[in-house]
Amino acid sequence: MTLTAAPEAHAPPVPALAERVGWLGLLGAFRRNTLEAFPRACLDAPVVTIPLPGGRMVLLSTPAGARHVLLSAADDFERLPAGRRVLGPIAGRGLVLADGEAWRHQRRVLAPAFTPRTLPLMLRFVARSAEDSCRRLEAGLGASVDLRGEMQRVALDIATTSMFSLETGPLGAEIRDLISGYLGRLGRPTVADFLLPPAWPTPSSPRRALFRRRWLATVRAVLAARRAQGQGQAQEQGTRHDAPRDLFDLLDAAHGDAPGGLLADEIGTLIVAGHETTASTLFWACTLLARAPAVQDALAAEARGLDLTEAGAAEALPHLRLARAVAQEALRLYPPVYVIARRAAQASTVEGVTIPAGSIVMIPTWILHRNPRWWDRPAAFDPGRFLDRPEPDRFLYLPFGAGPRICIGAQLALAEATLVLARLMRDFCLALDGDRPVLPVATTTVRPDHVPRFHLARRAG
Ligand code: HEM
Repeated sequence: MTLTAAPEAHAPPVPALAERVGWLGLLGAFRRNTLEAFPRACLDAPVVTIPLPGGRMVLLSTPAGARHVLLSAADDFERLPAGRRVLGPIAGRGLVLADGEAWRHQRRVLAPAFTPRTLPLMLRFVARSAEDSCRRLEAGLGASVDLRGEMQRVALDIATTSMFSLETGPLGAEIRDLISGYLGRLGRPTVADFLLPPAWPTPSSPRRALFRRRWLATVRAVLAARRAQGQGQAQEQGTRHDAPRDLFDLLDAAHGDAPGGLLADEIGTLIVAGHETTASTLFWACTLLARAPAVQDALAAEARGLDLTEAGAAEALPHLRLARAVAQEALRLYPPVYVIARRAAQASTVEGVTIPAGSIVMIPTWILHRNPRWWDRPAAFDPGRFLDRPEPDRFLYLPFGAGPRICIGAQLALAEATLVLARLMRDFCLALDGDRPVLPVATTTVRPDHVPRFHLARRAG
């Protein structure tokens, strides 16, 4: 399939990069909107160093810099203490924050659940959730819709049903509210998160500890519901419940007796890592499509005639090439993880510059994805970049990171976004309500500056 971008391809507005930035401005902006604080110099200089009190922040904005930190010298870099403070209340000791031997063990335990073999099973749940979403949207036709809320709901349904074979019901709404509330407030990094020694409390610590108690109580309730469901089904079938059925069973077998609630942390990590990021991708893809009716029509044409139900989703997936390209382009323009951060545990040299031990190192995916040095018309929405062309360099296009710590759910997330977009576009045409631009604001992930409303119409034919 060829999809050549028209010269007038839509280029959604984004905040301008900063001309000059000091440490206070940069760290403060992590709370307000980091996208306004990335220095313009990153577009030309492979290494930009910003002195901090007692240390420095190093921004590496080239594929070679990303390769160094994420692959060649990966063992010399570790999770950032500020990241632990910010994500710790949700992820605890889960995979995303683990380091060293603990990380290696946890990754080995989770890996079998995310192989291509398990994808068809997961896609059944994705197809069912997409179908439910289309039914909800159909019922609301005529009124304007909050597609951000709807995409969060679909992504959470998928996270809980595909991973834990569980309908979460009211617990689902609570999880959604908790995650959304946390990321919108306490999950925003503060200057104190970056500057205070790791063992010191920050002004946010008491409220984060309170959140952690609520979060753990909710995740444990999901866990208990899933265990009860497993036992109930085993009794019904008169069988012993010892063959792994899904991710929950694999995790339970590996971590069930681990001290300190590792199972709850791992489950919390997967719910939050898989839910907010995928919801964000779907939302931004819808926002881009709303201004690109021709791409919507092409998506509908691609999906027409394919069986996108539970039974046919796995077989249909390879044929949804444009839908996949739209998801990839949305991830380029609005990468939910817009910066990958590490702390240098050892000194090392990259791009001819020595990074001293203790430095905060940032790989701004946002800038790598939009640098005119590497992308033709980088601001334009052009899914054709991902069709009938070689894949971009894996250290230039980094929505899922790279190297040993690459996102474990990358294939699932891409399949999920592809299928949901195809399903939506087959049934509906969508447009934004009004002309107000939707501007990205990056704190923990990339969110819109306001919740836009969309108009949906049933697609003819
Ligand atoms: C569009 C959706 C997603 C995006 C953009 C995304 C992005 C990322 C990125 C950039 C990383 C690497 C971060 C780093 O190196 O510091 C990562 C790690 C991770 N992701 Fe995702 N992710 C997505 C969906 C998912 C899903 C669906 C799951 C699970 C069901 C998941 C689970 C994880 C976990 C557990 C890690 C930590 C891996 C490790 O440290 O070994 N993610 N993700």
